Amino acid sequence: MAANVGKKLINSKERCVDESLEGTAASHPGLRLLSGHRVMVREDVASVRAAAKVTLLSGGGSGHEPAHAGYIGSGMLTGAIAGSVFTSPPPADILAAIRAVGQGNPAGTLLIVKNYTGDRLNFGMSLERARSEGLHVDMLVVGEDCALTSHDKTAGRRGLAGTVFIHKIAGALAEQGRSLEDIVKVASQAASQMGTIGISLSPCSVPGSGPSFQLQQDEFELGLGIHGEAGFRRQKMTSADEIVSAMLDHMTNPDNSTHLKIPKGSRVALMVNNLGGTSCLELGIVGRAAIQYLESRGVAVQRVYTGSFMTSLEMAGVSLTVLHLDDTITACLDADTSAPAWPSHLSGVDRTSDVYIPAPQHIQAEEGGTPLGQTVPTDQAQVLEKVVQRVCDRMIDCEEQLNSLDRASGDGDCGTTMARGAKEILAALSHLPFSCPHTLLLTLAAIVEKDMGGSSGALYSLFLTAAARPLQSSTDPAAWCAALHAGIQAISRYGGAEPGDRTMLDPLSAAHRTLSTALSSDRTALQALEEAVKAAEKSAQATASMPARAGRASYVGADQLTQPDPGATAVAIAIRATHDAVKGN
Ligand SMILES: Nc1ncnc2c1ncn2[C@@H]1O[C@H](COP(=O)(O)OP(=O)(O)O)[C@@H](O)[C@H]1O
Ligand SMILES: O=C(CO)COP(=O)(O)O
Ligand SMILES: [Mg+2]
Ligand SMILES: [Mn+2]
Repeated sequence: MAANVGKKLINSKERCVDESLEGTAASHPGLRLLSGHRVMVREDVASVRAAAKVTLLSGGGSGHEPAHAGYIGSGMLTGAIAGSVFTSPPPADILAAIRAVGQGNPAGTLLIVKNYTGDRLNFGMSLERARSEGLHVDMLVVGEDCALTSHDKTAGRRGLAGTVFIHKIAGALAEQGRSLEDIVKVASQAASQMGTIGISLSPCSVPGSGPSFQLQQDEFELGLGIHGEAGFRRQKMTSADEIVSAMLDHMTNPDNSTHLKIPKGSRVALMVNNLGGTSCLELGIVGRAAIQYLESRGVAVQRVYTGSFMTSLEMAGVSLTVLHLDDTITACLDADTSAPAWPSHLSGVDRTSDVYIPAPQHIQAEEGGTPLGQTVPTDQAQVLEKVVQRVCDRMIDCEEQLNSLDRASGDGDCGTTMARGAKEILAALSHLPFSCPHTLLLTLAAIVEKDMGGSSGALYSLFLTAAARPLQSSTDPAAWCAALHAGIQAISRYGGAEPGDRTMLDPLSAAHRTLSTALSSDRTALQALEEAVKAAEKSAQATASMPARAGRASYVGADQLTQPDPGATAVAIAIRATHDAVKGN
């Protein structure tokens, strides 16, 4: 294990992203933060908006620096949204960014999103909101990972360092004044003509947590993503040349369903990306090996970009991206940009100590108030308050347990994301409308949507919003059961998973089935809930031996998935906490 894993120059795990953004804004004259949001924009965003050129946003979890804020500047992004480490940003920040670059701009805004469930859902929800405010917005999802040998039953190809090429290409086209539709067309075509493959020599660690995985001193791992999630193969350490050959052989292997064809005579750009902890000396050696490999196969390597473009915290390792070139794409790569992290030079502009500018407000009339649903008597409202409190307390207690399960199957942030949501709910506890379950669930959805982020934040927000509806006209046990069903349907509709795919849907649907059977027999509500707890716990436990077909666990081989799914475990803990609070334990 690398000696520096877990040891970090931070002040607190909660504020590390904010402080890093403030440092980035303070050191680059062209960048400002929107006050109240983890959103970086061009300092001249108001004039960019008024210029009626397409504006570009990207973003995602932090830990990939200089992505994405480093790509802000003329000829690249107009702004970037930063989530917590390895956690997709919540819709409130994404929407603030869309308003900041899109209000009053008829040319529209393009969201360039890496293909992760959390990012697709959170950016997708924000896009829908922005459209309902009359803004012209489109989204391009980039997934160019060549590691996966089959991606039929997974969350799809991951977006990796090649996404930066798309920022550059779309940015150059926007600068030329091309339409949103044109930019989407050219940039999507370019995205389909590139591939990335990564290797690691050491794990990384999320601030405050242990290493994402263990790798022996004499091993490297092939085909991993940028969140410390496992790759598909481990091999004995060997020379840089042999490792680069293994990477490019896999990238071009026709037996691999995500391979990139690079026939003789191709013209390509190559990106040699440091995953965080690789020395510049090694990057040079890797670049040399990759160029030799490609040229020996009759490929013209016309542009090479070497450096830290899309990192995975302190991970030692590299990714190689190959992008097919034509004259249009080459011109886009060569066009000027002032973005600090693109390898070109910014001419002398004095830096400033102002890092924040005001975020624009929602300019439309406020939405109508939420229609009031049926209310419940005080004793029931008190039970609801106990339930909310107990569930939140348990989520906070279980942060490390859930993170540890997520390190085994995903990126290690599930517990922190759940605890973040729980803390925000507890902070609002005394103002929550417990006497009206319908409004209560909508209010919880709004809290979760503002601060949680990640796949879990988006999925719980969808769940709570949908679950509120059946409680508008009734609050009896059958209505709660219908609410659970409506929530499950919403997660499945937008997240694309079904029960049996090894997700939070498994215990939720087991609980729902048990609850509805028990309620239609002669059981009391508490007895029904007791049975639902057992069914949810059994189902969550059973995910340990299931292959994953959704979320980032779907990238991990079934033989490596030996522990229960973190999201499913969280559901079982929440249902048990609900039961205990109702019972008065
Ligand atoms: N498409 C999906 N549908 C339902 N649940 C999902 C889906 N994708 C992921 N999950 C659940 O989310 C959990 C991971 O949550 P989180 O760590 O917040 O996600 P990520 O870090 O991948 O954004 C998984 O354990 C799984 O239960
Ligand atoms: O860093 C990330 C993608 O930008 C992590 O996204 P998730 O919320 O899907 O884990
Ligand atoms: Mg995450
Ligand atoms: Mn996760």
